[in-house]
Amino acid sequence: MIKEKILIVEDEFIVANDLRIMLEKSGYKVCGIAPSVPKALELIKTKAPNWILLDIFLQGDKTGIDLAGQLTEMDIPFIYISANTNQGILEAAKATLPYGFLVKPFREKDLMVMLDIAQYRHAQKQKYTNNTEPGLQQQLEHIFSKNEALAEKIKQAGSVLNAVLPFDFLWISRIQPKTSTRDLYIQRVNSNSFRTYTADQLCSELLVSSRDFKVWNTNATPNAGKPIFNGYDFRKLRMESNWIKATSDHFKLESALITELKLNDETFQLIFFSHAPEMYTRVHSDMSGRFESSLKFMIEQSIYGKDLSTAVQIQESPSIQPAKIAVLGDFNGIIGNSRLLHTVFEKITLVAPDDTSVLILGESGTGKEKIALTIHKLSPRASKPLITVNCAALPLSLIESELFGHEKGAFTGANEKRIGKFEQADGGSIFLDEIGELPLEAQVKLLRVLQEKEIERLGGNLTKKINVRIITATNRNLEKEVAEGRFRLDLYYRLNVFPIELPALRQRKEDIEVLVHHFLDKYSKKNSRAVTGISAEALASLQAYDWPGNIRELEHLIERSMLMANGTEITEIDLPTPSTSAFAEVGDNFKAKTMEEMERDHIMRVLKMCNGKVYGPGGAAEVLNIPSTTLNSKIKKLGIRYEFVK
Ligand SMILES: Nc1ncnc2c1ncn2[C@@H]1O[C@H](COP(=O)(O)OP(=O)(O)OP(=O)(O)O)[C@@H](O)[C@H]1O
Repeated sequence: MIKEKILIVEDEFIVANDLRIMLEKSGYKVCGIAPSVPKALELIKTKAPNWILLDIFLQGDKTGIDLAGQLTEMDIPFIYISANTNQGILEAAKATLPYGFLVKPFREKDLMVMLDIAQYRHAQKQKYTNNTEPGLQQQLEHIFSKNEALAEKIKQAGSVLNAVLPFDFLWISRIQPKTSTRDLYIQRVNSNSFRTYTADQLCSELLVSSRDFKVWNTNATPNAGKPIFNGYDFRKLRMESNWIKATSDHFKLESALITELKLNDETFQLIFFSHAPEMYTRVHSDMSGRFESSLKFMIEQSIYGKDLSTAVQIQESPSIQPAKIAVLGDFNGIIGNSRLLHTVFEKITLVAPDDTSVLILGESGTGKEKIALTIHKLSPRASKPLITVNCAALPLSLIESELFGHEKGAFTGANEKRIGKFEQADGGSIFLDEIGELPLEAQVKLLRVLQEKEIERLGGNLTKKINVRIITATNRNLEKEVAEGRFRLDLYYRLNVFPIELPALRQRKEDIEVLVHHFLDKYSKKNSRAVTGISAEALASLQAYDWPGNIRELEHLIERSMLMANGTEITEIDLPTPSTSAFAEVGDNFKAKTMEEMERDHIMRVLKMCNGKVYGPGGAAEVLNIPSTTLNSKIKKLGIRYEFVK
């Protein structure tokens, strides 16, 4: 392992010095210790560290979290070291995309493992960046040399650009000089179809008068300061610009990546928007930097380019193809055509061919297992087994022997040698469902498998090398589990190399119709029932329902309704009614509640609906449309406890 140059940003001298000794003992070079953000910036300039160990609370009024944004800009990877595991702080720190988080006090071993993991994750990210670099410039040159209408060429350029820098909406504008601009807007309508807008067309699409638009547009370009706007940052960005607010409301955009570039004497700003709430990461901002010359070329051609023809025949652009996603809404047996699901398909396509560990996050019944199966099927390991283990279904005492196997006589009752699931999966993949339920002792062993790529059977003293790709899933908020000490932070970082967030069904109701037809088809074949359709009313009632049980609930409901149907069509659906107890206060016994009581009840109800999930997609903060930090402080203030909402 290459031992790199590390800068320690820590205000407690003793801690910093201990760190320095530990690092140097292991062969790292410590190039400085900074107690504050300004000092850190000075040392970064003079010493050019490869890595930074970053404390959160420092001397002066700037915190490590403030510095993190600048580190991302400078492309310097960092790991937090902090005594604070308060969930709000963890969340803010996580939003800065660190490569690791070490909780004080820690042992020397923990530090080394964390550095090792961080380097591994960093190398993985680099690999993706390099893998996806595909002669973008050549593709663009080919497109713009065609004898076609400019708008069509822009759409094709949008398509090839989207394959390396995904977006659902792209806004390119000249921000310097600020005289009349010829802005460019490209919308991704579905997987491989793009649409361009002129400013006037966009105004009429958004129902904005062109006078308002002009007023907005002159101060619309946000003073970005940083490239990535996810979650709370995106909500702030929307507030800064009426234009961004109107556009993101209309096109349901939830995150953005901003990049600026100079072309001759002019400065252009490109804003990539996505429907997914946490779409953009450092990989994308790095990518926008590396593709600068292609982006410049695209701007030059599309803003100043000539319209060569009006006779248009859209052609597939050669070699770079965006993820192969069927427009009909079936991606390797995963049914759905919503934008949120398309983002998931893209991520699957990107990660499947590799050995990277994948963490699938989503509520129960959203299809996590199906996603795991698809990743395996699309990987080079497809001909080898995919072994599934539900960590929640195993009794504590059996979990380790189930996963790692045991020798004969390893414990009372172990009458035979047992081959564990990891060994069974050798050469293939293992899917660990409900990973959040894995007991701490088994977590240590799993970490070892990830690091050393070897297992040891219980009661045996021989280790065995194995080659297994690990896919995990959980419906729990793993950061919360980490904050509360139930899940190891180092394991969390190791598993969370490539997270895929699966949206809940209520977030993508446009998928209900295709799913219903899929299940009608499935069960009419299976049960030889001639029920093949659904009435418009019945479908509308399904679309109005909230789906706490997601696709599994929908599937069961369709199967049941088919059995009850009289003719060839489902006309009635027996949807569960909402619990009336929640509304018990309405009626004769009505008692006026204070605003605080109302707020408390409402938050509890939403938290229950979200299975206790506070932040992220499908979390209570999103449903309530407030920042998760605000929700957390309300939860504290109103005395809402986790047990109340379980
Ligand atoms: N997009 C989809 N298209 C078709 N069927 C789906 C889709 N998503 C889920 N299903 C079906 O819904 C059911 C539940 O899916 P799955 O078991 O993958 O969910 P899960 O998220 O793993 O649930 P849990 O967290 O409870 O284990 C399965 O029968 C699966 O085949």
